[in-house]
Amino acid sequence: MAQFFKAKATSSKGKNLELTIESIDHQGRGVAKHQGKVCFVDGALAGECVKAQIQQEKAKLIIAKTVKVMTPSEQRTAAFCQDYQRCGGCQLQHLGHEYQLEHKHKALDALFSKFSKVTDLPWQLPIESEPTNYRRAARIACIFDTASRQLKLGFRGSKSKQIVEIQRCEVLTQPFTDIFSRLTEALNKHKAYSSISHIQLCDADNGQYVLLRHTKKIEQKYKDELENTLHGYQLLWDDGSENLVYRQLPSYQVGKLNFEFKLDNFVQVNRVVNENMLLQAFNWLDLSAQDRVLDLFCGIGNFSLLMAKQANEVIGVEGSQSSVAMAKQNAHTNQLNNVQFYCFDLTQQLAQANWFEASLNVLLLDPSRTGAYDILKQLPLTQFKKVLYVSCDPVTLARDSALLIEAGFELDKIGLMNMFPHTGHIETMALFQRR
Ligand SMILES: C[S@@+](CC[C@H](N)C(=O)[O-])C[C@H]1O[C@@H](n2cnc3c(N)ncnc32)[C@H](O)[C@@H]1O
Repeated sequence: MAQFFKAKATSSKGKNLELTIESIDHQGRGVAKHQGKVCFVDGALAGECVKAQIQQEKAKLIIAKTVKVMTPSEQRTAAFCQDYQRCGGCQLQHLGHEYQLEHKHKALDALFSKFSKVTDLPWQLPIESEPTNYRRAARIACIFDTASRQLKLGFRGSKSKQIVEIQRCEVLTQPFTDIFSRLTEALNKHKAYSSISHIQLCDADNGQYVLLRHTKKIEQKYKDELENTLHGYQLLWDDGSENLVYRQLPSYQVGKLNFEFKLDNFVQVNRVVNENMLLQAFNWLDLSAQDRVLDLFCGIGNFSLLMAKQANEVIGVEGSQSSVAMAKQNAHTNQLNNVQFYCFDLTQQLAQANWFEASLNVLLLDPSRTGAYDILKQLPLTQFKKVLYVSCDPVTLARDSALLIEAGFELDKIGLMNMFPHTGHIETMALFQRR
C-alpha cells in the first residue's frame, strides 16, 4: 500500500492568542473568530480585546481562557470571591450583576431565533435574586490527601475533577458561608474522619443540615465530638448501608404550604426565587376550578400543591421514587386530596403510563437540563390549552419550544428567573397558549 507523508499534528494547547470578543454565548463564554475558527473564551466579555490561552483546538473551533484583558468592557467588575478563577461554581462574577440578565436575555433571543424562528419574544419582568447568600443547598467534595495526611474540602474546579480548597463561599446562605474552614479544622483533628467522601449542606426553614457521606465506619464518640463542635447544625452520617434516619425531616414553606423533603430529593436552591417562581406560575396559568393539570418532573410537589389549591385535579409525575413518596406525604399533610403522584421515567413510552388521561387540559413541565423532548413528542398536545415550561437549560427550552409551536401553540409570555446569579445557568419560564 502507498505510504503518504503526513505531517505530525502540532498541539496548539497552551499557546496565546490575541482576540477581539464579539459576543457572549449562552454559557457565558466570550465568542471570537480566529483564522476562520470560532473561539469560545472563558472569562471574556463582548467588546473586549483579550490575550487568551488555548485549552483545546479542533477543526472548526478553539476553546481558550482569558489570561489578560487588554481592553476591558465597561460591564466588567472585580470578582468578589478570591477563589473565583479556580472554583467551578460561578462563571460570571467578572460581569456586573446588573448586566448578567441582559446577557441571558440576548442568549435566549438568539437560541429561539435559531431553533423556532421566533423573534421579538414576549419578555416579562425577570424574577430577581439577591446577588449573594442566595444558595440554600450545596455539595462539598472531600478527599484525603495522602501526602499531607489532611482531608481536603472544597468545590470541584472549573472543567476538572480537582478539588479547589476554599475558605468561604459568599453565594451560600449565611449559616454556611464560612463552614469550610470550620469543617476542615474539625475533620482534621482525627484520622477517623478520613473516609468522608462528600458533604451535603442544606439550609432548610427548620434547621441547617450537614450530611457526611463516609465509606468506613466512624465510632460514635467521633460523631458526638463533631456534633458538639458544629453545635446548632443537624448532622447526618451516611455510610450507604441503610436508609438515613432523620430526627426531623428538613422542610421549607411557601405561603401556607409546607414541603418536607429528604436530602437526596431535588429542591430549588434559591428560596426567594422559588417562592416568586411559584407565584408567577400560579398567576400566569390563571387556573379555573375545572382545570385538570398534568405536572411533569414534579419532584416533591413544589408546583403541584400550589396548583391543586386552584385546579380541579393535579397529576404529578416524577422519576425519583423517594421524591414521589415525599410528594404524596406533602399532599397529605397539606390536606390536599385532589392531587395524585406517580413514579415514571419520562423518557419511556407513554403507552406504558397509567397516569395519562385525555381530560388533562393544562400541562406544566419542569425538566432537568436534558429537557422534555422525549415525552413532548409522544403527548397528544392538542388536548392542552396551556403549557407552562419551566426550564434550567436554554438550548433544550428553545428546541422543545419549536415542537410546541409546530403543534399549534403560541409563545404568550417568557421571563428569566435569576436562580443562580454569577453563574452561566439560565432559568426561564415560558407560557404557551393554544392558537
Ligand atoms: C428541575 S427538577 C424540578 C422538580 C420540581 N418541579 C421542583 O420544582 O422542585 C427536575 C425533576 O425531574 C426529575 N427527572 C429527571 N429526569 C426524569 C425522567 N427521565 N423521568 C422522570 N423524572 C425525571 C428529577 O428527579 C427532578 O425531580
